[in-house]
Amino acid sequence: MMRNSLVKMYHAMGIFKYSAISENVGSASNLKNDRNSDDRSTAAVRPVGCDDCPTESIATNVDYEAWVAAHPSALSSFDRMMNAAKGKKIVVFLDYDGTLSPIVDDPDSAFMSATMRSALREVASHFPTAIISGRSRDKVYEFVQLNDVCYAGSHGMDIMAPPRQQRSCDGKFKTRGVDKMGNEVIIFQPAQEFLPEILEIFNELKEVTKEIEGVTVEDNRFCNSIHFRRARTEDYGVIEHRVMSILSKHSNFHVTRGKKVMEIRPLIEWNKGHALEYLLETLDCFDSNDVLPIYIGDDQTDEDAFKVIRSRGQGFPIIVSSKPKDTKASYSLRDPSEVLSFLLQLTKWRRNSSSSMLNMKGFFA
Ligand SMILES: O=P(O)(O)OC[C@H]1O[C@H](O[C@H]2O[C@H](CO)[C@@H](O)[C@H](O)[C@H]2O)[C@H](O)[C@@H](O)[C@@H]1O
Repeated sequence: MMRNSLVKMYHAMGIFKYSAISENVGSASNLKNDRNSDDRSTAAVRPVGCDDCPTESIATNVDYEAWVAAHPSALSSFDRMMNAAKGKKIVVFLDYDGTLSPIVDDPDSAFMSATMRSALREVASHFPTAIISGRSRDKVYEFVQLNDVCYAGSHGMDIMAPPRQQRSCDGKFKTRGVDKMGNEVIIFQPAQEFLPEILEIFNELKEVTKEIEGVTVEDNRFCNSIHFRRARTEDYGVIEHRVMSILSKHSNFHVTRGKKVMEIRPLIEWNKGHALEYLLETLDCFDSNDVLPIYIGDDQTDEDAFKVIRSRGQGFPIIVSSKPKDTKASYSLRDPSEVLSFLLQLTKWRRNSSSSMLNMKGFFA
């Protein structure tokens, strides 16, 4: 009752906005805020410009409906979206965890369903398709196991793409290789020089967290993830403190946060948004007015890609969330099952339409 009155009052005052309360690295309380939510940006709904106002901890259906009005469902908006896409080259970008697979307690068990794999295979047979994940590139491939998809791991710091003409990124950070099908590929790794230190940090993180129950450290090749989903709440303070003390010894690194995970990453100007731009360029799609990127993701790191699509003025940034959250995405899907429905609709639409497309078959593995 009290809560509803407050929400109404904030709406009336025009100061109501969904805000990320634990987005930045800070005190142990940041981890505590993560406790009741999968999602760092939706743990609470707080009125902007009102730091002393009580935090709303439960986003109601009413809140969700208001949020969906601002970020319409990509399923119910599908026809409108595809009308705008007619005659354009659609390029599909997807995040992995929380988008293609549901969030689960054990990061090693975040398997993609066979139905999702088959839908993705279909999508990739019609549109250039790339997965941009925080995981290591090899790990995502292990989960997805599709060869017609392009993979970018470590939040875009490890990209395997076809050897097309690339303008802005000269030969720097690139090596030639072959994919699992034997096709020639270019591997782009802008954080190569940090690898020895990343490994050092991994070992240090393992050491300082080894006695904390429920904490695991994941090697994502160009970044390290410290998972605390299975840890006890009373240990959150010590986890944060130990991670930050390791970070303080490595000035070329910073911490970002995800869903009950902290990540130590090299301080370079490269994120999922840059990876999206790089891939569009690789696919010869960068400058074209005819190109329409669709990006589907659920986490804070996906926001960088949403921003890039917005700044291009063409394309569909779609957030996966069942709760209101602050986002640059224009559309929304509730969860991976809605992502699946969207991918199925996309394939169906493509089959029934005569839109132009790029045939990328055989380029990726
Ligand atoms: O960019 P993404 O593909 O979304 O990867 C982001 C992180 O996802 C994984 O962690 C998250 O999913 C796990 C499995 O559901 C879950 O247990 C964990 O709590 C989540 O944070 C992955 O393990 C991380 O390395 C990625 O950075």
